[in-house]
Formats: sequence, C-alpha cells, structure tokens
Amino acid sequence: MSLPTHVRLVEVGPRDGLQNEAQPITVADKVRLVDDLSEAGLSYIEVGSFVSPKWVPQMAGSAEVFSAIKQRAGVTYAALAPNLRGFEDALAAGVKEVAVFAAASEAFSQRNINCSISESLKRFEPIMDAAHAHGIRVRGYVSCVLGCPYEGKVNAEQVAPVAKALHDMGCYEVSLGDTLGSGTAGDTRRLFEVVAQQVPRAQLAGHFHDTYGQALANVYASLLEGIHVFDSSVAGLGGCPYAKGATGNIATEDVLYLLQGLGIETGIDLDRLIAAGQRISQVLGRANGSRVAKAHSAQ
Ligand SMILES: CC(C)(COP(=O)([O-])OP(=O)([O-])OC[C@H]1O[C@@H](n2cnc3c(N)ncnc32)[C@H](O)[C@@H]1OP(=O)([O-])[O-])[C@@H](O)C(=O)NCCC(=O)NCCSC(=O)C[C@@](C)(O)CC(=O)[O-]
Repeated sequence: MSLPTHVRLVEVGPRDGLQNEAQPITVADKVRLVDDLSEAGLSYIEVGSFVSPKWVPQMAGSAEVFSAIKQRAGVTYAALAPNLRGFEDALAAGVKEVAVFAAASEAFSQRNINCSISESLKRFEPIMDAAHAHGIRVRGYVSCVLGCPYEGKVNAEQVAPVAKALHDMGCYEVSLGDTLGSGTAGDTRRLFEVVAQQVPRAQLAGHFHDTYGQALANVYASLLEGIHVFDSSVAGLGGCPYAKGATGNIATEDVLYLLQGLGIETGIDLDRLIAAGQRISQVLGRANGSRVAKAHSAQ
C-alpha cells in the first residue's frame, strides 16, 4: 500500500497527557498549552474530559479551559465524555466534538469506567442519540488493543467487535489505543488487518504509547496499513491513570519529524510545536519526552 500524502494528527497532550500529572496545573497553563498548539498548526486538539473528578481529578477544570481558549477557525476542540452526564456537561461548555471510550479488555474497562465492555457500549447509546440531535460529532476509542495491564496479551480478534460496535453506533472514527505501549510493528500490522475487516481503514486511527520504545515503529507500520490519522502528545506528555507504568503517548514532535521525512503533509510548524512542548515541560518541571525536541534544543 502506498503512503498517504496527508496525515491528520490528533493532539491529545492537554487531555491524555495532563490527566496523568499528580501535581496541580492551573487553568491558565492548560489554556496556554492549547493556544500554543493551535498556533503551531494542530487542527485537532483534545482539550479535556467531562469525567468524574473523583476518578481523574486533573480534568476537573475542563469547562473553564474550554471557555478561556482562543478558538481558531478550522480547529476541532474535543473532549472525552464517558456517560450522558459527561456529554451534557460538555455540551453546556460549548464543546462541538466528543469522544467516547471503550476497551478491548474487561479488566481495564472495569478499572477505567467501572463497567463491563457491553455495559459501556450501552451507556454510549444515549450519548450518540443526544449528539446526533445536537449535530455533535463523536469519535470512539478502544483501549488496550495490543495488551492490557491486568490481562496481558490482547488479540486483534478481541478488538474488532468493539471497534465495529463503536462504528456501527455512529462514531465517525475509531482510534485504537495501545494503552500499555507494549505492541510491536508486527502486532500493529496484524491489528489493522483484522480490524479493517469490520471498520474501513479510512475511519481508523492509531494511538500509541511509547512505554517499550515501539511507538514510532508502530506509526510507520500503521502508515503501511493505510492508516492516516494518529493521536500524539506534545513533549510525549502523559500516561494513563489506569495503566501503571505506561509512559506518555508518542511525542507529536517525533511523529511530525517522521512524517516530514516521508514528505507527508500535516500543516504543523515543527519549531512552534517544539516551543509549545518546551514551555509545558518547564511548567511541569519535567524532562521533555520528545527526542526531536531534545536534539533540537541541544543544537
Ligand atoms: C464513568 C465514571 C463516571 C463511572 O463511575 P461510577 O462511580 O461508576 O459512576 P456513578 O454514575 O456511580 O457516579 C459516581 C459519582 O460520579 C459522578 N459522575 C458520574 N459521571 C460524571 C461525569 N461525567 N462527570 C462528573 N461527575 C460524574 C456522580 O455524580 C457521582 O457523584 P457523587 O454522587 O459520588 O458525588 C467514572 O468511572 C469515570 O469518570 N471514569 C473516567 C476514567 C477516565 O477518564 N480515564 C482516562 C481516560 S481513558 C484513556 O486515557 C485511554 C485513552 C482514551 O487515552 C486511549 C488509550 O490510551 O487507551
């Protein structure tokens, strides 16, 4: 399969990245991050989550963040909603696109959203109805597509029915998440080959954590499988509160560098993106997780 000429990057740093930080982060710092990212040319930014603050305290100020960001034309600002309550809160905050999130592993589903996979899919149905009524687009996630922190190996055959269920209920795109970051390029190719029998490749995305250092190879393997949407996190921020030891998502800077080397367009300015990542890393007082940003600042 030939490589795409254009790739869309879904920036999940403000949500998937910051949700895992133990220290308090001010609304102003979150807003600055989102604005820096839109100014760097990201066209899709996951800004926050409308989840229980008891489960993920760091996302508690998401409505305030939405009301303070500079919303640029052509940029999608999205939020996670685990249930109808979350969807309604997102709607009240002016959110125009939401994401629902299921898992391919029962144990992770219980730890993350306190219900079984089938209960979660039932819970999403009223969200889909309400979203349809309000003209809101819904993206879907499947976590633990290549491994589960509680159950170990996850087969592509476990992932495909969950992805299909999300697609069938109206998610316009389903992002397959290697939450644990343990998958290899071979696993990734097989995953897309199997899932693409149920959901068109053009409606699938890759979401890779870099715990085992395989994320960039997995992006390349996905490109070879005809996937052209990837989730990534500036400065490699994050992890998952319910996947102990999992590191951040693949750094947006590193994916962008790979794509530029392949002549694939994204519309993102690498220098501005690196500056955004450096700034949030300083705010958090942690090393920048992007290899490209580190190399750039060493020059
Ligand atoms: C789904 C629930 C709410 C179920 O949690 P529950 O305890 O079963 O829910 P409940 O309906 O029994 O409600 C319990 C309390 O939460 C409140 N509540 C109920 N819903 C909401 C809401 N929407 N917003 C705010 N508050 C809410 C509700 O009002 C009640 O408050 P109380 O009476 O105790 O004061 C909970 O498990 C939860 O919020 N989980 C979120 C977990 C999460 O955000 N995980 C991280 C995102 S997923 C991820 O990172 C993976 C991904 C997407 O990046 C891909 C990958 O890498 O794999």
